Amino acid sequence: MTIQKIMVIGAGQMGSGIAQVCAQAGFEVILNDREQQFYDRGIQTITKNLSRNVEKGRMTEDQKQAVLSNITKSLSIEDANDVDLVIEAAVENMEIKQSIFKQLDEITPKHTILATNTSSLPITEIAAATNRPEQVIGMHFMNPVPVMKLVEIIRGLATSDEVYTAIEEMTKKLGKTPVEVNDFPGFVSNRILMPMINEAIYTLYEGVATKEAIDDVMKMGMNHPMGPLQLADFIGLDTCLYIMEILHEGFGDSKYRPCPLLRKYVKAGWLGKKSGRGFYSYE
Ligand SMILES: CC(=O)CC(=O)SCCNC(=O)CCNC(=O)[C@H](O)C(C)(C)COP(=O)(O)OP(=O)(O)OC[C@H]1O[C@@H](n2cnc3c(N)ncnc32)[C@H](O)[C@@H]1OP(=O)(O)O
Ligand SMILES: NC(=O)C1=CN([C@@H]2O[C@H](COP(=O)(O)OP(=O)(O)OC[C@H]3O[C@@H](n4cnc5c(N)ncnc54)[C@H](O)[C@@H]3O)[C@@H](O)[C@H]2O)C=CC1
Repeated sequence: MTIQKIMVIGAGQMGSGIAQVCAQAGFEVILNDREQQFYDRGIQTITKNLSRNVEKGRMTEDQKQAVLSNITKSLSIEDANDVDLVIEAAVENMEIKQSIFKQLDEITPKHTILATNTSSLPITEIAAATNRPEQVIGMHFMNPVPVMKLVEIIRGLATSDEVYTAIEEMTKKLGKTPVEVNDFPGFVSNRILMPMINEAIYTLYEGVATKEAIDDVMKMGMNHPMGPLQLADFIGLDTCLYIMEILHEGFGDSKYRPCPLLRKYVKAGWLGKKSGRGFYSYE
């Protein structure tokens, strides 16, 4: 199974990072989003990251241009008609992901592997929207993608060994470390991380401490690089809420209930760093 040409769907925080690391590893990348403005924002982030590498002497200007030339714009999913791999990084919503995978199943060649960067949704259910569940797999990158080494690789119920091996090898080519996990809500990463973030939000909601104090305790007391509220802003509060809802629904256990304060912030459009305001302000 040779992977050379890749489509990344969604040019947001994760999709732009995934496109960048794939292009840096020499793959041909088609970066797809719904509208020009979202594509522009993604390519701006990539250009900024690469420019920082040039400034720090880790890359020449020519190398930066070569990486950028590996990325092509797409505003239509039909452009996936000759790719070997699709990595979907659109919003964390089952209906949207299933609709994308159904279309991809019709558009892409038979050999194409369909991967999703979902942070918590069942791979098996996304795969059920296609006629090739053995070629559907979870490829869960961590944020910020250019920095973080881990990729959680999640097999759906039907994912073939051949597809698993191809994605494991591809992950290593990106300079990342694959870790295999099974298909349960939140996998390993968000099963553990998100309840901690949700509990930090409850701690704020109940007035146990200020947001700064909560973050300081976890940073200085537990050596976390970011406090949980700062990390929630960094991930995106909408994504945090979607993940808590998936854990709550998937396990049917009240211990995963999303904090009402998290719901309130998302309803207000306070989505964290990406919208300029969350627990902290970024203007
Ligand atoms: C929700 C999910 O499904 C799964 C997830 O992803 S959960 C989130 C997982 N991620 C985390 O937990 C991140 C926690 N935070 C951290 O590890 C660190 O704070 C951090 C790496 C983000 C920043 O590190 P820092 O030491 O505080 O800041 P800083 O010195 O500015 O950055 C360190 C390096 O990262 C780079 N960097 C920081 N943010 C970046 C970004 N958004 N994109 C690209 N590179 C970035 C910087 O350029 C810098 O690189 P160099 O030193 O090589 O120049
Ligand atoms: N934010 C994080 O820390 C992490 C997020 N993830 C997952 O990655 C996915 C994307 O998350 P983010 O990048 O943070 O979100 P984001 O909100 O930054 O970006 C999502 C992008 O997808 C685009 N999009 C939406 N529907 C689309 C469609 N039908 N076709 C093409 N593009 C579409 C949007 O326009 C937007 O640019 C989600 O599934 C999320 O759970 C995984 C790991 C970490």
